[in-house]
Amino acid sequence: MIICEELVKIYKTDEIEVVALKGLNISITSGEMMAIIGNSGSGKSTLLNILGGLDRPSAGAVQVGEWNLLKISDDDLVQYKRTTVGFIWQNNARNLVPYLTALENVEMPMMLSGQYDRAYAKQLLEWVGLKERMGNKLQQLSGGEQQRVAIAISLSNKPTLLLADEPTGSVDSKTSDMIMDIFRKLNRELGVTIVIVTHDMELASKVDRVVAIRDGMTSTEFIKRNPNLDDLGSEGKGQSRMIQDVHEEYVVLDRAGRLQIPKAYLQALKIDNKASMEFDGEKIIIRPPKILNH
Ligand SMILES: Nc1ncnc2c1ncn2[C@@H]1O[C@H](COP(=O)(O)OP(=O)(O)OP(=O)(O)O)[C@@H](O)[C@H]1O
Repeated sequence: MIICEELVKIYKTDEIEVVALKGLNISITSGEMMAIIGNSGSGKSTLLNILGGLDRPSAGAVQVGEWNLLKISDDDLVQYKRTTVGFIWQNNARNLVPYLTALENVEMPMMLSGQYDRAYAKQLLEWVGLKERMGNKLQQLSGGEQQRVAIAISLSNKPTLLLADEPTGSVDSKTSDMIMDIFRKLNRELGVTIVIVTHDMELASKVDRVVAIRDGMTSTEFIKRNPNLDDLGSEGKGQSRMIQDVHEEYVVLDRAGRLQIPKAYLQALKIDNKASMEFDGEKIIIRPPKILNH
């Protein structure tokens, strides 16, 4: 469904240029539920904004279904956003109107896009567990409930792709679990492709695949060892271990065979800008360069 190749995004402000994506490669299959993790400033939101049609890439290739988001016209971009993609942010307040009811909040964007359907709006709120609360004004709902209204809104255009930027960032762990359950249901029952950007390793361990972004490029990838295992339970393990327990880690190769070696490995081996590489027929062994270091 999604293919990004050598994706570049440069932000130009008055005097400085920030290269937020530096030739990022990623492909996401239709029907997948996956997460993108990475440190602050690594380019996660930039990628999500490009996939959501909120921002345009500077170079490279980005295809979502039939849409080429590098070359797309402004009119088609509007169409793309209307028909293909749904967006959820951590801070949902910007999408919601506090003095309207939950139902009116879901209906409003439907009206604006000419796809008004009250029965469907009700069904969506039922889907996110707010059947009893749809007549309540937004300001009468808790943060977690408001976030669920935001999820209902993001589905109002029946998107095939749902993009969520830190969707559980400002809710407690119980609500976070509930939101992840809703995502899982949408993914399983409606086949919606879901891409979640998160800092939260525990949340990341609940998806099938996690791609780590470092410095505007994809670095490592974690794939679930047992895809049927939905919930790990919390066994008091350290958060960063949980993802290792559930997922197998892979290093990502781009088309040209380039790979990014994690900085921590390079530092541990004192490898700077050169390494010796050996292929023994089964393995590729990377070591510090002998001549330079000894
Ligand atoms: N509109 C913009 N103008 C200039 N620079 C920007 C803009 N948006 C993002 N950047 C820069 O691009 C880089 C990547 O930012 P991005 O928001 O994608 O990172 P992130 O991984 O989502 O971080 P966080 O987890 O903190 O949200 C950062 O250096 C950021 O300062």
